[in-house]
Amino acid sequence: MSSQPAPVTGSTSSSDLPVTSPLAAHPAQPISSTSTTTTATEGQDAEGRQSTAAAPRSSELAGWKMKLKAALRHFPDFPIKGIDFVDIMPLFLDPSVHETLVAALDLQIRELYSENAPDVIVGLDARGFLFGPGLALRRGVSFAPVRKKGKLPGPCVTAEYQKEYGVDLFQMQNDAIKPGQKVLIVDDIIATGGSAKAAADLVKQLGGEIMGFLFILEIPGLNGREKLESIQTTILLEDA
Ligand SMILES: O=P(O)(O)OC[C@H]1O[C@H](OP(=O)(O)OP(=O)(O)O)[C@H](O)[C@@H]1O
Ligand SMILES: Nc1ncnc2[nH]cnc12
Repeated sequence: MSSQPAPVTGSTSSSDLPVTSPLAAHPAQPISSTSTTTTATEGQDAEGRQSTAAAPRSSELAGWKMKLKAALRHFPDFPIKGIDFVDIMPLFLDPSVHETLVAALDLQIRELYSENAPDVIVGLDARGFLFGPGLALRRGVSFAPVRKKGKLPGPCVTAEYQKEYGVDLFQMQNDAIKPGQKVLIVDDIIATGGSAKAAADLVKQLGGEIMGFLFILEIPGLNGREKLESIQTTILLEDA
């Protein structure tokens, strides 16, 4: 029998789901990392000014974020006393919510980086693996995993990190990133920022150019972003 307290849930009833599918609204269009076209970015005119067509996309993203936030659950005192554990697993239970998550992350990346798209999405063990590969596939770019030490075969780079509840070692395979590739690091949550900082250390060891970090949400009060210094950090649900 579970001794866990009942989670605090948001509203996740299927009646909250929009009629239109995010994928139907914005079908997957892989962005070629080698594209040399100089046409205006979506939502911008030839001079780079934001066109009125961008507004519906941003308001649509705001609606998607509210839907995603409503699906999260909180478990007090898990895995140890004093931790307010945010459970992201319901994001993947309902395919409509899952689809909205990947579409929202994709749209957020488009809005952040326009045509200067990342070549590689790096995802962190283990929850970054739940959506990183799908996001990379949707965008038509590589996915490269950061794994806990001892799980990856062959030559690897290693970085140590301190978490909200422990110390650990991360690794990447030496050929996961080619020198000069533009990398976006994704994970579900930033808490202390230790995991993300170690992932950035690994990407730098491999010669990758870090464009930024993208998280679904942030645990407040831990100042995780300070560890990431000047690297652009985006929290999808920050303003949801
Ligand atoms: O900002 P930080 O303090 O580093 O914490 C954030 C990290 O902690 C969690 O992973 P965890 O290490 O619990 O592993 P898991 O994904 O395998 O559950 C979470 O998924 C992030 O990766
Ligand atoms: N409070 C928290 N909830 C869920 N995952 C976490 N990872 C680190 N801190 C966390």
